[in-house]
Amino acid sequence: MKPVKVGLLGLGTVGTGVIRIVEGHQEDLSSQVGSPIVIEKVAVRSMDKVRNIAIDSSKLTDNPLDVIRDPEIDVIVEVMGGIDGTKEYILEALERGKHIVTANKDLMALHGSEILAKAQEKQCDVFYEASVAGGIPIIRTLIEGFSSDRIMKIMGIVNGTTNFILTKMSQEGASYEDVLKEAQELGYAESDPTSDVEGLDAARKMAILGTLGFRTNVELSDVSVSGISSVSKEDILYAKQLGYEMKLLGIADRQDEQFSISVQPTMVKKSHPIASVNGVFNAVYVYGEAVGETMFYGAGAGEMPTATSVVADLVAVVKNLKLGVNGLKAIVPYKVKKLKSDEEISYKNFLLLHVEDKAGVLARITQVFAEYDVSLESVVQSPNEHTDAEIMIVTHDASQANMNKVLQHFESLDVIRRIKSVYRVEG
Ligand SMILES: NC(=O)C1=CN([C@@H]2O[C@H](COP(=O)(O)OP(=O)(O)OC[C@H]3O[C@@H](n4cnc5c(N)ncnc54)[C@H](OP(=O)(O)O)[C@@H]3O)[C@@H](O)[C@H]2O)C=CC1
Ligand SMILES: N[C@@H](CC=O)C(=O)O
Ligand code: NA
Repeated sequence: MKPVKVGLLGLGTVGTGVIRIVEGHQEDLSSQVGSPIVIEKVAVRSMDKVRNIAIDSSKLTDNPLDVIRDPEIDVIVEVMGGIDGTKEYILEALERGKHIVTANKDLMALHGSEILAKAQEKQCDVFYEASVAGGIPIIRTLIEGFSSDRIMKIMGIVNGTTNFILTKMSQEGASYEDVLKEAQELGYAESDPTSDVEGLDAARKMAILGTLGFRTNVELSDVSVSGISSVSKEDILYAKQLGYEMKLLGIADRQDEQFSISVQPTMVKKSHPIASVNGVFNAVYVYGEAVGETMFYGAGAGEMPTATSVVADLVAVVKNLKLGVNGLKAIVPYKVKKLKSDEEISYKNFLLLHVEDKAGVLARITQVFAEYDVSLESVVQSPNEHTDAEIMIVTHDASQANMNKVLQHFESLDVIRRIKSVYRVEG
């Protein structure tokens, strides 16, 4: 049996896991695909780096082109990250008829349509299961498992780093900075962790899920994004008091043919299954018109869970190679994109206000909500040690346009000292 030769771009957290699985599970893998799978060449940035995996140094190169241009190599596994240079490597590899497996959500969210079009032209596979929610097979689920349904809502904790941070802040009272450092040491965070904590990584993943779920070309600029860097321990505590958990949630919502898509810290009712997803775990809740509610759970980051998805994609490519059907499975979005306006986007909100502690304040505040047609679910006032009082308000579903008007009005309302926090509420 002629071995299938694989070129690996990157030998960091994920690349190391890929080698461990390909070597450790070789017997099982080759029995599934009918031939051995061999990692033939590996591109790294630094040849001298001490690695925590034994690798034959003759396989290493610091030039990705040595891997891509090797005529013996059938499949390129890209786990080095990056956008611009990496895109060129992948396009060249496809041009040369090589199949691609990638974990790179940055690239797929920004240039996925170009890459998939090139793959189709060249009859090559491009699989990217590890790019969203690490070890959870969610991309395969949306493409295959739900091919028969109309997806109406996708709600996900799709960033392990931020879920790890929020969980430790909530359960252990740990500091944001300390937990971020720990997430970096554990290999969960991106090389620039700003993309994790500011929500960009999750936004990229939601753009990919939205494209697959709604069959339209969701671009990164369609996703409204805010991250967790301004979430305080106090906010988390207040959320808990009211029966919510704070989560960085991606929400893609469709009504008829219009959709909205966002990533933001969200207070999730404790009774919702996604509220109990903790640590580096991710979960993706999918609501299909026919199937109803479903939810998928697993590790969203880290060496072995992520590598599991990468190697599963590799197996899929090799099976297709054997069947001679590569390049037939790309999902081409075909629907015209229609984004909801601020008037059409509607959800519950939580507000924490610092206000003057005197008679009539509450009435003036509720009057503003009434003026913009925002009705309230609950209002809780607690005096604190200063002259101010704190008011926690949860609204019923309100349009984003009306909520913006309320907040704008509050900026100039003399009894409000400070709008301390505003969060979306789910469940
Ligand atoms: N870590 C995770 O949990 C997850 C990561 N991903 C994605 O997987 C990809 C890899 O992530 P991760 O393994 O964490 O990243 P790491 O930073 O740990 O590893 C990157 C690897 O790529 C090599 N590399 C980087 N740039 C180049 C270059 N220009 N030429 C040659 N080699 C290069 C590095 O070399 P050297 O070792 O010499 O520095 C390193 O081996 C990213 O796209 C990431 O977003 C997806 C899901 C989960
Ligand atoms: N940095 C990412 C890694 C996986 O995509 C995360 O924390 O989820
Ligand atoms: Na996945």
